[in-house]
Amino acid sequence: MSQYRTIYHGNFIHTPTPAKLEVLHSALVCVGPEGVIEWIEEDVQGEMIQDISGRYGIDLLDGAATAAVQVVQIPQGEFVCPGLVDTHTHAPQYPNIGLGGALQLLDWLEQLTFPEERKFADIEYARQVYGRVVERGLGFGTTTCCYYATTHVEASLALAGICLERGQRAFVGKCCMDRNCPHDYVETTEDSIQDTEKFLSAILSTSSSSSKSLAPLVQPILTPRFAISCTPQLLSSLASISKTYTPPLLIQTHLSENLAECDVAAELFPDSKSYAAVYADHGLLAPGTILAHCVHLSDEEMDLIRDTGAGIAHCPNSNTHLSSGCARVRTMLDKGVKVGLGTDCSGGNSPTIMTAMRHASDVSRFRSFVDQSTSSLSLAEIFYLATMGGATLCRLDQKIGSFAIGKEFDALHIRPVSPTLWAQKGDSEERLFERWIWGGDDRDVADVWVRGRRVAGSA
Ligand SMILES: O=c1[nH]c(=O)c2nc[nH]c2[nH]1
Ligand SMILES: [Zn+2]
Repeated sequence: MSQYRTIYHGNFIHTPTPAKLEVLHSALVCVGPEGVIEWIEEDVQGEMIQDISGRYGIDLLDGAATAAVQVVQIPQGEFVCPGLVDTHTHAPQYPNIGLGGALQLLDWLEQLTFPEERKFADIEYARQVYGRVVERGLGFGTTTCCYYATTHVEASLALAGICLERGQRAFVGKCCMDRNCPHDYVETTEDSIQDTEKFLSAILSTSSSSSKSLAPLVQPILTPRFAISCTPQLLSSLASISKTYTPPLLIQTHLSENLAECDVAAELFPDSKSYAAVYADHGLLAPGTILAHCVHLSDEEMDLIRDTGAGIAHCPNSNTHLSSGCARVRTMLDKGVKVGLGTDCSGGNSPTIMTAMRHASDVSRFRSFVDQSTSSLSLAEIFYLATMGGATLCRLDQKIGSFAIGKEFDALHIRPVSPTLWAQKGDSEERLFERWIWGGDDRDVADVWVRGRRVAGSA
């Protein structure tokens, strides 16, 4: 933890609500030693920095740094935005990125995914893969990530350890699956529960925060793979485990991704009214439950999800790559369902939320071409999903996702340098932002801060 306060001066762009992109022009943002935003002032010209800081009891020498304060200038033509939140990905599947586009979900799991995940019994292999996953994720600007790991406790803990060491805010889940999986990659119900308890006690004892006032940067998330691969007993037991904690532990699973999957779920749970109801009936839907995909939901299922406070990780790359379908995100938002974005590697073929934003936009446009009563998502809505929307799914909306006093400073410094980003002198901040979202890449991510600490960046 830095002993410094840092004062950032420049243009900040965020979406505290989906309605509008908000620019804080020439803002002064003061971040305290624990990485929490202490104050924000807008429209501050260079010569005013010293005066305004003085009003907050900070003495600067000629507007520059002192021993206890550093001043970071973000030049015109560059900007700072909130870090990106990936609400759903599978760290052990990254070695398969790009493969499997000719398959659909259930065959893809059997032929490609389970064989790769099984390899994570080898802890050295796990460390090697997970180190690369976390390093690249931070480089792309993913400051918070919800990870599925595998069934293996040691490898899942290694992933959590790497996130903590590299400084990525993360939720890490040991995957639970006790049926309909290959004989050499499946757990008994008892082992799945016991290993989950082992994983929880280990991660909770090692990931405590360095400060009493801050939550741990890396936290566990309960991870029943999906209804098909979990017995009713396992689903209910994981729901009970969640509720033994205050607040209850986060939960992640998959829901209604592929039509063949929906049919099998209906056969396995004939007493539940719908696929979403399977999870509700087993006590798994609550604020902090992240449901990946939700491509084939009925209106009633969306209402159920909204009413329980659970949220949806929209994974457009994956839904296209595995030919699953086009999720009805506009309807979800109109109904007041919480929605964030997920890369869902390696169902998704790109590990960055930049691509997820572009595909979310494309999918919403395709839906609106086919159904003219549906409007596509705006740029502000797309960026909201990638930041505040994701934060809300993880119950972190009071901590990250936008710039406000009391929030933690998870942010990206965007300096346009990539060859496809044709920034022009005189571009407004909004225009520059738009260029970056559609035309930029990680080369433009000059600095990545999580809780005020610089953890990556191309600069
Ligand atoms: O996109 C997906 N990836 C997975 O690994 C998985 N497992 C069950 N359902 C799944 N969907
Ligand atoms: Zn997934």
